[in-house]
Amino acid sequence: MSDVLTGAWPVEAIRAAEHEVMAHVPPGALMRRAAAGLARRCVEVLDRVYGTPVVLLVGKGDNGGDALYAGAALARRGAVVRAIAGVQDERVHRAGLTALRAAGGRLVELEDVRERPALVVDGLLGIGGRGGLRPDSARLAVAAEQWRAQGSVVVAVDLPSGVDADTGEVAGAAVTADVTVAFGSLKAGLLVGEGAVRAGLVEVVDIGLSFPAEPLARLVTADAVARWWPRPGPSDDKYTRGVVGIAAGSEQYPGAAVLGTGGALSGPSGYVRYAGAARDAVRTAHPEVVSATSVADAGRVQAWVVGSGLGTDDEAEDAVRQVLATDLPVLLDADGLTIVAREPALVREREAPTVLTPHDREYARLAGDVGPDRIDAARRAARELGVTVLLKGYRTVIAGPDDAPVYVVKAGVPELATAGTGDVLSGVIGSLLAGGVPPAEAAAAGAFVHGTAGRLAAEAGPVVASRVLDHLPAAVQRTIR
Ligand SMILES: NC(=O)C1=CN([C@@H]2O[C@H](COP(=O)(O)OP(=O)(O)OC[C@H]3O[C@@H](n4cnc5c(N)ncnc54)[C@H](O)[C@@H]3O)[C@@H](O)[C@H]2O)[C@@H](O)CC1
Ligand SMILES: [K+]
Repeated sequence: MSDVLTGAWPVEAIRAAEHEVMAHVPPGALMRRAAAGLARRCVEVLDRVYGTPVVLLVGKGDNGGDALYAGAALARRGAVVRAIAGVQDERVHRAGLTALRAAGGRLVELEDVRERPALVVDGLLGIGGRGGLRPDSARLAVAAEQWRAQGSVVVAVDLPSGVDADTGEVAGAAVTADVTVAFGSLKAGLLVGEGAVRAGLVEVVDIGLSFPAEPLARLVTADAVARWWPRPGPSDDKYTRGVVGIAAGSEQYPGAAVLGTGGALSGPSGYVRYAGAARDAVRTAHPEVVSATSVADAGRVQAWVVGSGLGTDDEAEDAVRQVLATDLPVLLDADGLTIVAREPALVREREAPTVLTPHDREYARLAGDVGPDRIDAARRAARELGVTVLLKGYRTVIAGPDDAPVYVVKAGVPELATAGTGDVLSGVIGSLLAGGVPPAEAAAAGAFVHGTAGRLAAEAGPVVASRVLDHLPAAVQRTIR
């Protein structure tokens, strides 16, 4: 898969890439490429084009120009195309409007639209937008929302108007799209935060931009996960494939231990050890797991998973300290995060990789409010603590302590927000760490197969953590085959 389909570059880099190409192509060529891709996608979402009412929402920038040219293409195929300006004085893209008119389309007022459009094309604001929509545009976003509620399909041009391209922040009114056609590359704001929710299905139209520097974010694909996932060779044994230790769960919370070890059993390591007070429950659920009552007695491992269901008393703190004192990769979750929030030096001073997997409330204890910029939040905490942060959410964001692009995983479903799924996730990531996968890739691969398992579970019925566990082997199989 080409880089521009999975990498999200910041607006600044997109502008630079655009200038670079513009120097070598005739004027307007880029916009024509963009509009052609947009029109193609619009045709796909319509049952038929001829006679179909289409409304274009048009701002005063090039985003509106794209919409007008695509609208002209639809009008030439017989669609009844009406453009509404989101700015006063009809100051919209001139050549685009001329093209629309020549094809039989018209510029009208919102009040003149009598028939509900089958398709609404949102060209109010693209990467030139700042802040929430201004009132004239916001009024049209509301109209689009009402039409959408009645069955119209909304296609956003480059990004849903009102969404911040680099962060996904929505400050005020914004458009909600069914499909977003992004030009040149993805934008981070289409992948994370509120923007990901507003964007619907995202499709990239390659208009020939190329980027000299690394992207801000990379979307994790099954192909990438398959590349990272270790496979056993003929000379491997259960030890060389990596041994993962799970120090989670307690008498009171045996579930965390069962789910964590279960997750680890679907990873690539050859051996899963359990250390803690939930031995009996683990043995009953997973006879292949070897168990001990404490970290000290667990035997050798190549990576630890610690924290969930441990509680935060002295005994729990001891377990966390012992694990963090090793020179092994460690995944820290749940109660482990609470303990580290009290004493960040526990992770900051480690040399070996540490992966933290907070949800928003856990994050707040570690590094303050997540805020609207989730990529920046993950990066900030990763840098401050010198760890890899996997920030859970509708889209999972993974940032390392360096400046490498963050990974975004969109494999999951909202139903995964249920008790115990995080334990499954921590187990599978721990197994990848024990198998020698670097921390950011281990976290990304684990989140991808976990999200896929969640989707399979949701297709089968209500999602609970043990059913996510049941679907994990199939999710791994279909991802890495
Ligand atoms: N980057 C590229 O390579 C290409 C970009 N194209 C299109 O060009 C777009 C960018 O065009 P522009 O730079 O003209 O910018 P936009 O079309 O995004 O709009 C910027 C205009 O909107 C106004 N504005 C800013 N914030 C506003 C707000 N909150 N509410 C209402 N109005 C606001 C500004 O005054 C500015 O004039 C892209 O999103 C894309 O659709 C394509 O035509 C093809 C190539
Ligand atoms: K738009």
